[in-house]
Amino acid sequence: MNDLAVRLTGISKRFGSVRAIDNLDLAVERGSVVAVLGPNGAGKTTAISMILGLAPPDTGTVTLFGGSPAEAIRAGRIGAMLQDGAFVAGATVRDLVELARALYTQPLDTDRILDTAGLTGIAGRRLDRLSGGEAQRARFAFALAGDPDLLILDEPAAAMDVAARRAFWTAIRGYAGDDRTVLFSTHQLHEADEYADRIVVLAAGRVVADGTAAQIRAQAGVRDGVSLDQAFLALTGLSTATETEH
Ligand SMILES: Nc1ncnc2c1ncn2[C@@H]1O[C@H](COP(=O)(O)OP(=O)(O)OP(=O)(O)O)[C@@H](O)[C@H]1O
Repeated sequence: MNDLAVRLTGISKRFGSVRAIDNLDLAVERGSVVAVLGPNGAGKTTAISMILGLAPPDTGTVTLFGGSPAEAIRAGRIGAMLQDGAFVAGATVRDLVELARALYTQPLDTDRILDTAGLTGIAGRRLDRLSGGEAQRARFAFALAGDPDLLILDEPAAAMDVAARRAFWTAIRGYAGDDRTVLFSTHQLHEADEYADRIVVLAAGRVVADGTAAQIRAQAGVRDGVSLDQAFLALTGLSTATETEH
């Protein structure tokens, strides 16, 4: 049995003169919740696109559960929630969930999907009338529909209010474990601290720190109890610029 949900080996990606991903290695164990942090332009979305097989790396390999991304997706093992993505005009939340379920051989029940994503009360609402946070929950529902082994979420809670965020992360923690794996990107360090088993910090397309929040603090040379922000700024080389701004 392959114990890794995701393995990136020496992947690189350039866009013209921009080196978005620079010889990146990353292994994500099955059953874990992993947060990817990094400043704007660090390469988080590019890495997620390559994990999903949406963009091939220039060099290196991506494997999901020991096979290619395409194989894992065809087998219905992957659910993804990207930052944007248009909805079908006129369709309702429930239509979206039914559409997503139809793509999989063993989908979750519609009511369970709606409940987990916090959409039960607005199942009949048109997708083009949803608020930003509600639309994110609808994308979450789409990602959940196939009961995937691996959920990949690009800044999933960015537009959610406090209550929706809390419910969302509780749902994620409930979903993970049981051999289900979650990989998410975020700018919210406290979310990574609170909800991930492991934090990977990217800067300029490379891993600059990797571990639990305590290990990240240690790697950055900041004391326990000092905010993870300080560790993040030190690791990503942003602390000098930020300090001079204040
Ligand atoms: N299609 C593209 N064409 C040109 N440059 C791109 C393209 N996609 C990404 N880039 C560049 O690659 C780098 C990494 O971008 P990416 O979107 O992966 O970063 P990110 O860590 O997700 O950033 P953010 O936190 O701002 O969402 C950036 O410099 C970006 O401008």
